[in-house]
Amino acid sequence: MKQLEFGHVNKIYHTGTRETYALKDVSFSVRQGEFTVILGPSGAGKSTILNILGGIDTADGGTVIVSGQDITGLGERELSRYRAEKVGFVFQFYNLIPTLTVSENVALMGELKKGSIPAKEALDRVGLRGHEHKFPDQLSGGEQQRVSIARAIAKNPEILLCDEPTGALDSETGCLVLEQLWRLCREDKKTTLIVTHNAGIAQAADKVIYVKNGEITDIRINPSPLKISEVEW
Ligand SMILES: Nc1ncnc2c1ncn2[C@@H]1O[C@H](COP(=O)(O)OP(=O)(O)OP(=O)(O)O)[C@@H](O)[C@H]1O
Repeated sequence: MKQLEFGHVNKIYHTGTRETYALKDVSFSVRQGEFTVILGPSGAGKSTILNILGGIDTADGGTVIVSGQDITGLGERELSRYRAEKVGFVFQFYNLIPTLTVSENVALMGELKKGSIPAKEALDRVGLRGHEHKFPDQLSGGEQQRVSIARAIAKNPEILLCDEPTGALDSETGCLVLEQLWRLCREDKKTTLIVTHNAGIAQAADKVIYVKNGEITDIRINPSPLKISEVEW
């Protein structure tokens, strides 16, 4: 089943008198449970794709269909509900609230939605049992990113959107974080899209979307994605 469909999407940013065509006629689809990686140089339009899919930004043309719902015409309130109910986000800079404990940071997200996963269980999933009562600054960068993954999965979202989740981590820790996301996708059949500069992960992806200058240059379906343990980083 197709879970995400981007159909002929355009996005233009206006800065003063300048227009930037961030996306030009971008079309692709993602099936339920697929692990998709978006690759491309800086400024290619990768984050713009994720932001539109996540309802943080809106398209200027085309259609964006998520689980059968066209989100292009939604108003602010409906978009807010869409984000709260369907989308889990993981960003480069973990965006944890420094004055809340690890457990509180995760639990906060669960409050947005019925059917959420308890913070303790979400933290267990990312191997952070025993860290519940610490504050974010008492954790390493990799651990903080795992808290932000736990926070995203606590909502039990339909789709998981990850924008440079390893961008602030050393390569070894970054690989561990990617492995965690890959496992979540495989075990929970959660549709996952990752923007990353770590091209190695493409070997474990079901689909790789290459973007350049706001356009898709290639979409490769991987008939036999590797297990993470088999990837050469
Ligand atoms: N809010 C904005 N206002 C104006 N221009 C923007 C805005 N957001 C993005 N852009 C422009 O749109 C283009 C695509 O940006 P985007 O952030 O999607 O690229 P990216 O592929 O994610 O890049 P990077 O890998 O550096 O994060 C760029 O030219 C960028 O400068």
